[in-house]
Amino acid sequence: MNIALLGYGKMGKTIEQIAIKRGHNVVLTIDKGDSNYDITKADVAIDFSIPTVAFNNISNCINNKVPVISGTTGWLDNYDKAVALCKEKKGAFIYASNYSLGVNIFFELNKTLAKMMSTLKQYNVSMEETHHTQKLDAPSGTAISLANDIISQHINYDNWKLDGSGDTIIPITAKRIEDVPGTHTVNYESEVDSITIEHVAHTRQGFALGAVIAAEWIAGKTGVFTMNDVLNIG
Ligand SMILES: NC(=O)C1=CN([C@@H]2O[C@H](COP(=O)(O)OP(=O)(O)OC[C@H]3O[C@@H](n4cnc5c(N)ncnc54)[C@H](OP(=O)(O)O)[C@@H]3O)[C@@H](O)[C@H]2O)C=CC1
Ligand SMILES: O=C(O)C1=N[C@H](C(=O)O)C[C@H](O)C1
Repeated sequence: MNIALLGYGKMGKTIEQIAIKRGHNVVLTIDKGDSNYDITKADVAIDFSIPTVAFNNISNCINNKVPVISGTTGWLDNYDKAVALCKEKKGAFIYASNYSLGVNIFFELNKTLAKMMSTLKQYNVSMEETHHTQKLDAPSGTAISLANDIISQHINYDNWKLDGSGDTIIPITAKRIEDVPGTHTVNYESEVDSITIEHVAHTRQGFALGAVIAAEWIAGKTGVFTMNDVLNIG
């Protein structure tokens, strides 16, 4: 496949290595300041850019009938608009807050645990995410997905808040430490014990491989999909 990389930073460069190893061609790499490029020379575009430009990048692909995989976080206020555009133009689009296989299994574990904990009023949930110091958004997209999944399964919680608290609020703490690729923890605390589940990314390779697999999967399809469709889980 001919792949366009929208965002050629830490993730874009990691994705390029994996895409080439899997026999693909990277025909376009776009960074800040690159404009007037021809996206139609790509069979699929992979967007790992920055929150303020992700929606424009995605719209441009959809308007030009190029299937697009987006991993950029922090732009979800415009997610519904991207979905509507994709349906209107009969395009193909996947957004995932986290493309790694391990995190997508962790998402399922988190939902199952939340459902089990829903009847146990003595436990309070809290979350923590830790990432490298260059990260622009907080909390991470993955933390938001985890919190929303808890809310969907647990009767006590109806919202999440960064550094917040409240009876029905899931508090999220975001830490920034140099070179950390991404760690997510969900903790249930009672007076007598704690239950903690955690996913630790050791490198960015897992995110990048998942994004390339999603790009391979979407070829020839139209619609709005998730990683559950790609991995056939959930
Ligand atoms: N879903 C997932 O699995 C994962 C998601 N992410 C998310 O992916 C995004 C990128 O992460 P990462 O690679 O670490 O970040 P980087 O900052 O390393 O890369 C972002 C790149 O986007 C470029 N950029 C700026 N403006 C534009 C533009 N208009 N069009 C295209 N590219 C542009 C930046 O260029 P310049 O430096 O010149 O400004 C930079 O090279 C983040 O939102 C992050 O949260 C990260 C890992 C996994
Ligand atoms: O910015 C990052 O690096 C990461 N961002 C994603 C997020 O916000 O959840 C995924 C991963 O944790 C790495």
